[in-house]
Amino acid sequence: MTLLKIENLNLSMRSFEGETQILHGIDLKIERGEIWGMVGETGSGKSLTGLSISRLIPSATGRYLAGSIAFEGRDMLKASEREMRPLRGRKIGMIFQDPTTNLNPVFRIGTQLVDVALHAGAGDPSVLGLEPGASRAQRKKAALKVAIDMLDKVGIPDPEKRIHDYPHQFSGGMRQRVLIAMAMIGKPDLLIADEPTTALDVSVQAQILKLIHDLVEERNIGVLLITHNLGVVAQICTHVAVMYRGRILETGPVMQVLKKPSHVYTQALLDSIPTAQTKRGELRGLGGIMPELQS
Ligand SMILES: Nc1ncnc2c1ncn2[C@@H]1O[C@H](COP(=O)(O)OP(=O)(O)OP(=O)(O)O)[C@@H](O)[C@H]1O
Repeated sequence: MTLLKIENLNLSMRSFEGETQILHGIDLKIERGEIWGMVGETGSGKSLTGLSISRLIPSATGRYLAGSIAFEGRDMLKASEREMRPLRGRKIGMIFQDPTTNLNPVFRIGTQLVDVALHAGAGDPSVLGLEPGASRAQRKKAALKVAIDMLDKVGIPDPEKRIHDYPHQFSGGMRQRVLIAMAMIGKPDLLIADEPTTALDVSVQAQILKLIHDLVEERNIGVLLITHNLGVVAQICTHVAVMYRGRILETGPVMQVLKKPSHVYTQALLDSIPTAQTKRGELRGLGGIMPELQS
């Protein structure tokens, strides 16, 4: 069964200026083992597409006008909040750009990871490696082990000690690893990563991307990677979707789209990447201005 199938998704957002349609007829299909890159300029609707998948847009601000988002065959737009809760953060893991805003500064890393593991284990005891009916003490012990193992997996050295540290005691790259650990603890089938490496320097970025790639290989999950960076897409994605003004212009296997883009906008995005051969003053912009969505 297809892991994620978005069909004809139309979303409007409300602001002081009124209601504006932001997403127009989004179609996207992600299978297990695929890493989809979603690229496009600022404001093209990438993040709102990602947030829609876990229905994280509050109904007071966003309204789904039409379409469906089927996760393992189940339409998430029709699911109740109660049905959504176990999916969000468990079946669907999420990583966002800035690790500082997603970790609570006043709690130790271990406490935060154990909480997530216990929460995931409450719905599915196998996450903790336990049978249903395990005692509270057994669950706590198992959650701690899962937290340490996961930190080890994402490359945090000395995890038994580091779980006692607070977020500010970690570097930016290490905090992002902690967030990946947090997203992976519930053994999600789909990982949505919104600019997960933008705030990091290039070598740390490469390590984080390799980590995501290895997790896909190992667990056969699907990934939606939202990014501005076509270099990142070329590095780890199997497929790419190009967004512009709330629409998907072009989708396909990554090499096909990057080598032979069928849309002039994709070509312009590719042309705007500096290369080692780019001379000073030669960098090309996309031309024109990003049109206002509120029209
Ligand atoms: N809460 C909101 N209320 C009204 N409009 C919003 C809201 N959030 C986002 N928008 C609008 O929706 C459009 C798409 O936003 P979105 O964040 O999905 O873009 P993006 O492609 O992810 O951009 P970026 O790359 O900068 O993160 C933008 O024009 C934005 O102004």
